[in-house]
Amino acid sequence: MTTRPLSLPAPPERAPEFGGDSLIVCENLVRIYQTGSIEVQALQGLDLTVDAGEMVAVVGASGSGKSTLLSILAGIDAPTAGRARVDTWNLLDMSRSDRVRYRRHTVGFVRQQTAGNLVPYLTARQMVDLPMTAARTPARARKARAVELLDMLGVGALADRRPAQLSGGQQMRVAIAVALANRPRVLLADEPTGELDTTTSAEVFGVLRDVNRELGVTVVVVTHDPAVSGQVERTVAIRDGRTSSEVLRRAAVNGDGDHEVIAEEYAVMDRAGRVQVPREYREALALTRRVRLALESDHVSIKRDNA
Ligand SMILES: Nc1ncnc2c1ncn2[C@@H]1O[C@H](COP(=O)(O)OP(=O)(O)OP(=O)(O)O)[C@@H](O)[C@H]1O
Repeated sequence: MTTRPLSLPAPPERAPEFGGDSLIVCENLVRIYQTGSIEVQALQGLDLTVDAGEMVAVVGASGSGKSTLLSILAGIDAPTAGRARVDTWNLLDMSRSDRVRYRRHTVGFVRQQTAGNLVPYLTARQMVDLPMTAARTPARARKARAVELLDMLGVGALADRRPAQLSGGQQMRVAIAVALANRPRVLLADEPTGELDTTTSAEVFGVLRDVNRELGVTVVVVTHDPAVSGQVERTVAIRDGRTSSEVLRRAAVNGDGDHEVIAEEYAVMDRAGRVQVPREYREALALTRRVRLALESDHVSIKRDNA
């Protein structure tokens, strides 16, 4: 039974819109894949908001829906139901030409397979030029932008090389330059460090952070690598096609005057008020199907049902 103390704060007259000012808003997002008679629910009501300028890591077990989420945000795949907005674009209601414009100008996408991002017979400079030519950018501006981006990403001296003449890390840097060519507001990266060794992976991740901080591009990066996810201020964990928890990290100064990073884990509550209680907590207190929920002055408690 829910107990209600008398001194409850009055609820606001109108609840604020979910994800109001955020750049990316996914609400109750569903993606069902149908293969013959088999139906796979890759996303099962996922909620996510990302503010402009944020860098967010998305983590989760294999098959949890991370790539599906990124493909939807990239405009490559379309959701089955729910709400997904990026900037001013409603991803559930886009014409073909909207989708082309969205993919060309609003989001940049970097795939997991480094080689899959690049054209084997083009040089780095030509590849960065390609999306700008599609966007009808004048030649002089294209040239300047390609030089600027390749320099910023540390591959300026390799501008005339083809992918086969570049290492995995260099290929990934070029792929990021290509993704940023048309100045998108959002950069999406699906396991960008998955095929790289630890040192190269840390360097590429450093590049993504620079892109976020120096260019102000909002970055969403899917990763399996805890060393990578541990370096961003916010990590979102997906389980079974839903956002299950978030870790927020902030810098603080401890009692000895040393700087340290404090990481705090939060459960994610959906609009209907559903929260997933972690298995360790359930097992520790033998919480089973029915629990006692009580509203206290500043928190809600969940207790074992002793009835
Ligand atoms: N095109 C598709 N057709 C059918 N099922 C699909 C398709 N794409 C993904 N799935 C299924 O949807 C679920 C989520 O897949 P997804 O690739 O999004 O997971 P993931 O978290 O990115 O996994 P991984 O870390 O292994 O890349 C899986 O069960 C997968 O088999």
